[in-house]
Amino acid sequence: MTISTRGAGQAPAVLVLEDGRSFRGRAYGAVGETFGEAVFNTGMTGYQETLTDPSYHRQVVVMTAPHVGNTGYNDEDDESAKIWVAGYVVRDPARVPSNWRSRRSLDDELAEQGVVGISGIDTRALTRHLRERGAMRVGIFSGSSLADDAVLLARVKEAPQMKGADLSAEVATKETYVVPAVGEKKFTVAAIDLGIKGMTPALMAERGIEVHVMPATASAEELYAVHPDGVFLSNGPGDPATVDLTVIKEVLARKTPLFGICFGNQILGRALGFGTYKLKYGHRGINQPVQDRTTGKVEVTAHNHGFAVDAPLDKVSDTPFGRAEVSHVCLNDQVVEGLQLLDQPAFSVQYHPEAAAGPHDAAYLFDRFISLMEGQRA
Ligand SMILES: NC(=O)CC[C@H](N)C(=O)O
Repeated sequence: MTISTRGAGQAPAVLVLEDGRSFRGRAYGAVGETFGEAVFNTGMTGYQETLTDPSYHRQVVVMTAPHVGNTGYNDEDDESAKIWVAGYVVRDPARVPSNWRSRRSLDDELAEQGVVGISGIDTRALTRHLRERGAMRVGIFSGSSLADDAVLLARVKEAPQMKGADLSAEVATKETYVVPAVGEKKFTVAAIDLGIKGMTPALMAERGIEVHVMPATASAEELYAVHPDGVFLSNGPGDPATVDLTVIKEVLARKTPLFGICFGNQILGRALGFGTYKLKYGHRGINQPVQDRTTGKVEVTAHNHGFAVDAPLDKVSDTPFGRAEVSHVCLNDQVVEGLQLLDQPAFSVQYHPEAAAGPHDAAYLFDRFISLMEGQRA
């Protein structure tokens, strides 16, 4: 049997954090250099969905699960057309992928797509460091990019910061495309693509929604040209403080049913007049406990966010679009995980009801969106 060691093989690699700490390991995926914001993800499964989530654009993802690549890489689970992570950090890569759907190894796929990674480092120590010091810039270097640590550190410090980064247009579709409803078409939704994942329109389509996925720069005229029953704001990379709120405010002013996920929650929050801020190290994983305060129920949810909305938990807020409240909260740290308007049909969550491979506790939120659209018609 051939054991795949393609791409990286055993070439030495080094990961250098902007505070000067470095970790030595072996190249994984493509050989070369890469820069980004170092963040850690605690999911034990779903790495293919993580890698292809456009919200990870410009982030170097550290996996806390010690063994990555076990199920290889298949042709079905991508959330978008390519791998978006800027770099990938694993402790112990699978030597032999094993799954009936696997078509190639994760290592080969990373190499094929030119994604530079590193393996064989103590990802627990790295995660503890990021947890104590916070997310920060990082570089991974292998092959001819290797140099003295001081030289590499200077290059890491030249890389752009995540705070202030305006990235949606870099990942979003350039042209509108339509995801048809499965079965009878009941609703039309205009989805603003800020970095949308494929599972989101798929789950709407399954519920009889025809989804028009539009560029991040779509105007209100373009949105309303399809006569939407509702508007959707997607997830996406970057700092929500950089987003132009004109279109969202217009949608709110027209009282069109509105649903936002993650980045969509942050920009709905900003349109309502709340601030957003950068969390110390963010939430990235698939077992985050969130309470739906409208029902009291706790759900286990998938997260990928580094920013959060700054809204009061203990009172209803007056906004230019009526009263708003925090509908969901993370039980680990009380971070705002959802918003809802009380005087018009608009709500959003900071986490991922579309999560693939799961968990699926939050899928009810798509039905809540449908109820709002039904309510508006009645
Ligand atoms: N998944 C997302 O939409 C992420 C939103 C934003 N870029 C953040 O890091 O908080």
